[in-house]
Amino acid sequence: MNLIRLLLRTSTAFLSLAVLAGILSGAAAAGIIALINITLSQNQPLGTTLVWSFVGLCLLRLIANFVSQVLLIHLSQKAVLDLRMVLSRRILASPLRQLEKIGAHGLLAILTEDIQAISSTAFTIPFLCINIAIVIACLIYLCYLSKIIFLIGIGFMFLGILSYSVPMKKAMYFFKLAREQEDRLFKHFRSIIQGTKELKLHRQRRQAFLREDVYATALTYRRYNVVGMSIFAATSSWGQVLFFISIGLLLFILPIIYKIPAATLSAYTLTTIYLISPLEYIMSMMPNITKALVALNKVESLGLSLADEVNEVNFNYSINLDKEWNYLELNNVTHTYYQEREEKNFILGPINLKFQPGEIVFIVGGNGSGKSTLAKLITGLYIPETGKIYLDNRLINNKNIEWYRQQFSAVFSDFYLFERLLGLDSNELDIQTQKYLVQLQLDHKVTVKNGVLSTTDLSQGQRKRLALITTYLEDRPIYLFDEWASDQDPIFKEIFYTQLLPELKNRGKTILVISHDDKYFHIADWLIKMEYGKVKVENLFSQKI
Ligand SMILES: Nc1ncnc2c1ncn2[C@@H]1O[C@H](COP(=O)(O)OP(=O)(O)OP(=O)(O)O)[C@@H](O)[C@H]1O
Repeated sequence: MNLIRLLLRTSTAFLSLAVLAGILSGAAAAGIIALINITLSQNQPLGTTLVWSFVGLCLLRLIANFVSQVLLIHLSQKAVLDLRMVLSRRILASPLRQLEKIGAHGLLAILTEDIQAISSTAFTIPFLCINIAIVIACLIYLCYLSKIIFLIGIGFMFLGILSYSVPMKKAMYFFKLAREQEDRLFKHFRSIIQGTKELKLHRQRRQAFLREDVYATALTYRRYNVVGMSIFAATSSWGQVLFFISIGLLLFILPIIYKIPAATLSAYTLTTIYLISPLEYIMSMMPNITKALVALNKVESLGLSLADEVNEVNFNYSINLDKEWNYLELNNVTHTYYQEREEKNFILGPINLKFQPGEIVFIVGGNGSGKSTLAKLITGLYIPETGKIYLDNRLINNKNIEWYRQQFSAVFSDFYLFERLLGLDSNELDIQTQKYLVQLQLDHKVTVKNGVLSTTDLSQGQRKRLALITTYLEDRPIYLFDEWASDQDPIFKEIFYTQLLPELKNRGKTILVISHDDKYFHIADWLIKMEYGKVKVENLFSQKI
């Protein structure tokens, strides 16, 4: 049903037209069968009217079939396009914390495997519809031939559906288990990519990883899939047997207890045999449809429902950045990481802080004390569990959080560098970028043309400098650097703390710097010291200020 809803959302008019053409095509097929039956039962050559009817029906079948298939192919292709876009938008619109919980491997499995499973089924839905239309048209014809035999046939059909639905649920259960294993498999694939060096350098580690993780998971995945598919194979064989039993009953038993004209009997048999092919097609599609449903359920269970289109949030405020602001306040803000495998949850806060324009603020503290988490809360990437954030007297809530995030330029410790300077449309973008490339001593390595960087294949320190350039170009009121200087050489570290930060401050920017470089703490106007999620020391340099 979800699959149909997806197609319906793509274009109701298109789908209605396609289904209409499909029904016409099915009706034409049933009409052709009926004509053949009539001719066979008359035992004499076709009259002119019947010949023309036959030709007409063949033409109708040809055209309607073609129109229906083309329409449905367009529709399913558009559904796949929409699916890819909706899912990408949906992921980007989801809260960061939710995405972190799903994990990179989980998102990758959705974006590749689930989309593939849903798309490949969407491609076959057109042909499925046409085959269903043929079956319905043939059933109507059978009903017209003899109501009693039709009722018996329908009885068998229900028996078939009933005996199909129970194993189908079981098969779905195994496909679900296989899908869970797929997530684990993607986690291992990610380890292969990210842990290549560690795996190459240690033979035993590599062998253990391949044997105990990759192979074991792939094996379990295969086992669940084989069981699921086998259940379908058994059910579809049973369906075929049921079909032939019904034909046998019709041919050998029914005529004994109920008088059926020979013409009706042969028409019935012919039509029933004609039904084998579309019914087989429908049954062969069941495993794919079930897998697509499992994929859809998985996507929706992760809170990435595809049912509604995601629209870009319309700002309540002008998109122009607030150049003039007075304060940013965190009022009793908290965040908790619920850690299932650990005894205690990590609780950050309650945090009470107030930032003003043109300040340099250092956030310092030991590993795991909560600095990056605090940074995600300040920048609006995490929504506070409790407490409030105000920018001037504006309370930050769901309606303006998107606007609020646009006030920040940040380089996080796990930053990502785009090869194009996306979303920056200044006429002098190349000139400005070139100027910063010179200032950050990257001009001998990187050039820029039409906003495209010549390369991002650089050392980690150089890549961080490129990320810094992006923030310069964004030119937003508040800057955040999460251990930016940790990969810089001593000379550039010095330049960063003693030249670049004061320059930004002189431009009226507020700069939040997460740092372990105590040698440069004196640069800060004030300092936040984190310990186990709490702000321990504030205004360390109060005497200086
Ligand atoms: N994605 C996450 N899921 C669950 N818990 C997390 C996650 N990220 C961090 N934590 C927990 O939150 C605590 C604080 O992490 P955070 O990254 O904020 O520390 P930090 O001060 O920035 O550390 P570092 O100096 O090592 O970067 C950690 O001790 C960890 O237990």
